[in-house]
Amino acid sequence: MEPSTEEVLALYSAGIIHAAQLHGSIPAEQIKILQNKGITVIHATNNPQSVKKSPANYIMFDSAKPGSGKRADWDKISHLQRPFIIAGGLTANNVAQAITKFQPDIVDVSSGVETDGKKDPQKIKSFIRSVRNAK
Ligand SMILES: O=C(O)c1ccccc1NCC(=O)[C@H](O)[C@H](O)COP(=O)(O)O
Repeated sequence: MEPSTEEVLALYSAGIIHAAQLHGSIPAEQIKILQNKGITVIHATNNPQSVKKSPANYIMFDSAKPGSGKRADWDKISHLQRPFIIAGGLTANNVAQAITKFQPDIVDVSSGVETDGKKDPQKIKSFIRSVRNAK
């Protein structure tokens, strides 16, 4: 469940967060309210229109099922001239390809560095090695 704008603002006012990652169809007005208060907004989406038009500070292009290990549809978008995070089904085996294609500011991984549902130190090391070697 997405938190309300008020809940995000309350966490920010309490000094608990300085950025918020919001998923799905987020109205531009909601994003601007948060930004006007000083919050950095990451808009996670698989919608190419949102990727282009969202006023968020960062766009995170993710799969249709976030956190599922399913790869985002890389054919839906191309390299973007805006702060960009690529997510969705990344692993040590494909992250370099994603970096070459999108030149993202950030890569996001979850299940691709897990074994049996738990973070796997060896997979994390291997993922970081692939990121460092990517061009
Ligand atoms: O991070 C959240 O709060 C969140 C809320 C609702 C849906 C997904 C959420 N996060 C998912 C991620 O940010 C994952 O890291 C991303 O989808 C990549 O997952 P994976 O494909 O397993 O690498």
